[in-house]
Amino acid sequence: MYEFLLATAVAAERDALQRHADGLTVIVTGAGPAAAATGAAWVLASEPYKLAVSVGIGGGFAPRAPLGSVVVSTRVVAADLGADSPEGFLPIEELGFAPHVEQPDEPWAERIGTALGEAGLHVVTGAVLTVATVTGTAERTAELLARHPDAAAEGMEGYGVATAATMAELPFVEIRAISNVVGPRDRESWRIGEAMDVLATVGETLAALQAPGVA
Ligand SMILES: O=C(O)c1cccc(C(=O)CC[C@H]2O[C@@H](n3cnc4c(=O)[nH]cnc43)[C@H](O)[C@@H]2O)c1
Repeated sequence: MYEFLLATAVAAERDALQRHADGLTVIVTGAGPAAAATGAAWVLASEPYKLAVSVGIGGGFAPRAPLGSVVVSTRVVAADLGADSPEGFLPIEELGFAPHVEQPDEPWAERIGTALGEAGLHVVTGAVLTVATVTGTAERTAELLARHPDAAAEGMEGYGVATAATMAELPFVEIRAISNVVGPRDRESWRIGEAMDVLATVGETLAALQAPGVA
């Protein structure tokens, strides 16, 4: 039995997670929910794991999740899956054809959040929104927060990995190291290096947690 399967979008995230950690299985899927779902499903179909983790850098909703914090998901949402209309966005759930996707596993999320806090990270819990387009305006940020007041972070892969984990009947958690504030696009303000350092601590912590007999 393998332990955790970690799915990242890019190689730099994988390298950060493995910086101080031996024995962590990390796949690089490419960015976006489709690549993440396909990559995770491919691996989960042939190898047994006990937990699937979507992990990487992400945008934080202010003031809940500041730069340098790490968000552990309580909920994953496909925030732009639905239909546009003159009355505004209609979520897939309201349209009545949402796929069944299991939510993050509460006991695992709690255990991981506690361990990350003990490792010295600023841990925030809340919903993590999965989007196909990175938010880049104040209007879009306000719209997302109005629909999801519990939103703490935004990424592009979580819902995809959750879909694959659901099909494999595996528990799932999403973790986002906050590299930028969700809002008007300002590339200069992104703190990717710092978020990668946070991911290094996340990798160390997950490696310790997955050790046989620990959890
Ligand atoms: O625009 C750029 O110059 C740029 C440079 C580096 C990375 C990006 C990304 O858009 C990375 C997307 C990648 O990282 C996650 N991510 C990070 N922040 C956010 C966000 O605010 N909203 C959504 N996704 C974010 C995402 O999961 C992707 O894998 C751009």
